[in-house]
Amino acid sequence: MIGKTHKWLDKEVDLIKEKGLYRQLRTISPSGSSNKANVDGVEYLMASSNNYLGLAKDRRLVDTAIKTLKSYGVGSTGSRLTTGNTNLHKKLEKRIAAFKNDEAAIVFSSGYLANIGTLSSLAGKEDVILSDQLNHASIIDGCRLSHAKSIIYRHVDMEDLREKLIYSQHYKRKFIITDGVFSMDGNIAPLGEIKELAEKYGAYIIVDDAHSTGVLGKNGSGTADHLKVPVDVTVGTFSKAIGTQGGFVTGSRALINYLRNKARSFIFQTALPPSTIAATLKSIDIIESKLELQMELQQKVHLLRDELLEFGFDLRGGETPIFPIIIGNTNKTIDFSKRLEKEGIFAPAIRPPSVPKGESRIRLTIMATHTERDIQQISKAFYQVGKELEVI
Ligand SMILES: Cc1ncc(COP(=O)(O)O)c(C=O)c1O
Repeated sequence: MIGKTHKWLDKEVDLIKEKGLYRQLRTISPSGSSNKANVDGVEYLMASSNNYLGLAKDRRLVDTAIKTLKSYGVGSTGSRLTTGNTNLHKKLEKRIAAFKNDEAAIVFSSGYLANIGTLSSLAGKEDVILSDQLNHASIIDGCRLSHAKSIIYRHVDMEDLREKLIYSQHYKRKFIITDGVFSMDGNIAPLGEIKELAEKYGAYIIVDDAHSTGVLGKNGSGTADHLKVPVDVTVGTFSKAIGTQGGFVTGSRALINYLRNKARSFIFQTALPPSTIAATLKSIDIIESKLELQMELQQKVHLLRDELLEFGFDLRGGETPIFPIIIGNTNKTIDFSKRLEKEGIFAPAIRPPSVPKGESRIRLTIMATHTERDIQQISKAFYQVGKELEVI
């Protein structure tokens, strides 16, 4: 059996431990409020969730999911192309296309699968993918699976992207891919400049809207709408502001038809359960009809940003609910997170490879449902721990 006689497994894990990168699971149990997290039996104020609009525990989504479970059952029983495609899946695809102002959409079982399915089927051996240095791991893996030449450009550095596009003119097709909002830094991609370069050098633009869907743009429709820059392909997930689960791609009808026939992570994956799909539809209804949710989120973002700046934190981004508190040293970041827990705040340490070496951090995020008191508790705790550990 692997493990008993093969000491290399333990040795590899020891190496990970030596670097301070050992990962362990924490267990979340139900808690009283959507702003709280019961972690390993202790209740904390949540300060690191992707549930930006607080919809993951919304009663209306839960009731919709329960009702759908009762009529459709628990599982979807098969791939979308065999027995798993319900009327709800079709409805969601229409809905998400309209939400994103695109012709058509395809729903995957996760954002990770949407990225690897899109990149691996769109780009091939004769093509090049130019990818921002801080793009999400699912984009990196999608580039690898595609067999295209992957070229990393420096984070949001348009001069570097220009140079790399000039050197890439001999490739058959060129794709530029970027997170819309960078998951660990919270800044927004410069889509306007990317679009100018893409037009000049003949490249397609793919945007991963995981952290902008529901957050930026009119009705939360995402980065392209926020910056008024149309793109060729949008990839996203329902697992952040939408509050449910699953991934999607939107674009032209031809693109979606192509992905339905080529994307292996679509073809060979069991479809999402209908209850999740129904809850997702409900969530989009709420987001589109209740603009206050987005406005509340923006208000909380500004409040937290002002407090953190006043306390002397050096902030990147600032327009989105993601606040990276860069500490650098990995062990110090772990200490920071543990100290926050003593103050009643849950915000785990983010370490390489999720972020570049030397840039370990606390990824502080805010939710529309956080109260002003919650925000004060969070910022005070960060100030106290920041002073103690000499981060500010
Ligand atoms: C930028 C980005 N893209 C894709 C994903 C993957 O989405 P999912 O969690 O639905 O697989 C994530 C989530 O972690 C993300 O942050």
